[in-house]
Amino acid sequence: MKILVTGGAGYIGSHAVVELHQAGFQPIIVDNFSNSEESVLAGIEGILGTAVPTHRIDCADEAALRQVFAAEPDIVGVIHFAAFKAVGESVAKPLAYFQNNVGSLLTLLKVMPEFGVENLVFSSSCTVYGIPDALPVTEATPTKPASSPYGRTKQMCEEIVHDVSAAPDNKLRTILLRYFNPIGAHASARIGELPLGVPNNLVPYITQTAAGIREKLTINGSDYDTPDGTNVRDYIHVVDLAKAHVVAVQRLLDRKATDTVETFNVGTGHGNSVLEVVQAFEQASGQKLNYSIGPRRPGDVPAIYADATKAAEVLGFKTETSLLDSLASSWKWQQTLADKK
Ligand SMILES: NC(=O)c1ccc[n+]([C@@H]2O[C@H](COP(=O)([O-])OP(=O)(O)OC[C@H]3O[C@@H](n4cnc5c(N)ncnc54)[C@H](O)[C@@H]3O)[C@@H](O)[C@H]2O)c1
Ligand SMILES: O=c1ccn([C@@H]2O[C@H](COP(=O)(O)OP(=O)(O)O[C@H]3O[C@H](CO)[C@@H](O)[C@H](O)[C@H]3O)[C@@H](O)[C@H]2O)c(=O)[nH]1
Repeated sequence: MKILVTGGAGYIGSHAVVELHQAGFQPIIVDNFSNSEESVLAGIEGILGTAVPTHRIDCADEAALRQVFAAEPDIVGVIHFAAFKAVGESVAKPLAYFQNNVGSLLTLLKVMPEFGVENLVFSSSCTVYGIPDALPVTEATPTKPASSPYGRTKQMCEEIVHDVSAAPDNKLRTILLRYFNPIGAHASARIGELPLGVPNNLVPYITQTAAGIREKLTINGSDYDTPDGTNVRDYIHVVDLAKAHVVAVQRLLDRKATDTVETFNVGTGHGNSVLEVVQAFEQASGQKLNYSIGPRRPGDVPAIYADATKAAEVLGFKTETSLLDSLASSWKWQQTLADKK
């Protein structure tokens, strides 16, 4: 069964493509490589032993997307990863974020019914919760104003899906997956995160520092109202996250969804502070990390982690990989990248 994977050459999408294929689906990648490299396709092929059909188009290009659906008959569902994701950049370039993130979803929602495709899994984010009043957050936790245009695009996309699904002639069924913080790489170290330039995210910054590419990690504030003063996040291994998509697609295809739109947190259910991640990395890699404490980063949520009960009870989904193993896989991937250079 063919599943269209927009953004399938990206960090999470590439891991989802592998898991989908290994679960017996035929993933079809759509990507414009605006934030990924062609080498990812070789990595996927290396793991699977076969190439995955790939269409190099912009998902917001209606005519091009239509051609993909026409060229790939019998697509039964779509996983929509394609989006811009850098929080800071979204503040500097809000229009680009609204255009790409909202625009690509609108195009998809327009074209899918033309080809009778009714099943959608959408990449949302825990950023939709803003700064929550209580932890952990459940799917029923009210969303708060987003701290960036990026976060707002995710809130808007969720609302668009709800509105489209409420239309009288709607046939669309959607699972919104709210990811917490994906980290790590495939066990084979053939695919992983490929940050362009200086990483914004914690774990690639840590691994690049340990590899000597960056001089030191600056921890963004240690005066938060958290156990050790540093921010708390829910770090989920990217392969675990990828597997959640397989389960979600299967649920849609089995017609088990109880609502036209279902929402799930996808996290481990545990919060770890930045300092805890640094210490776990040192343990997992055997490397001492050079770091210092710096000022707070504007827009950071002090602490957030998932209540993962709904995904466990309804989807039967549970994460399998520990923080230590996740960080070990990040380190292995970083070393593989260094070997390639
Ligand atoms: N990584 C995270 O921390 C995180 C957390 C929560 C949610 N998400 C969401 O998950 C999704 C995937 O994130 P990721 O970390 O894999 O990002 P990524 O940038 O690695 O992957 C996104 C892929 O989509 C492609 N793309 C972007 N716009 C496109 C377009 N208009 N047409 C075709 N291809 C396009 C990029 O080239 C890239 O390969 C995104 O929607 C992101 O917002 C990510
Ligand atoms: O050099 C660094 C980088 C990060 N951090 C801290 O590490 C934590 C995690 O930061 P980061 O990896 O940037 O993740 P988040 O800010 O939590 O945002 C990520 O996770 C969100 C929720 O999934 C997504 O919406 C975003 O796209 C994604 O960047 C935060 O406290 C940061 O301040 C540092 O201290 N130093």
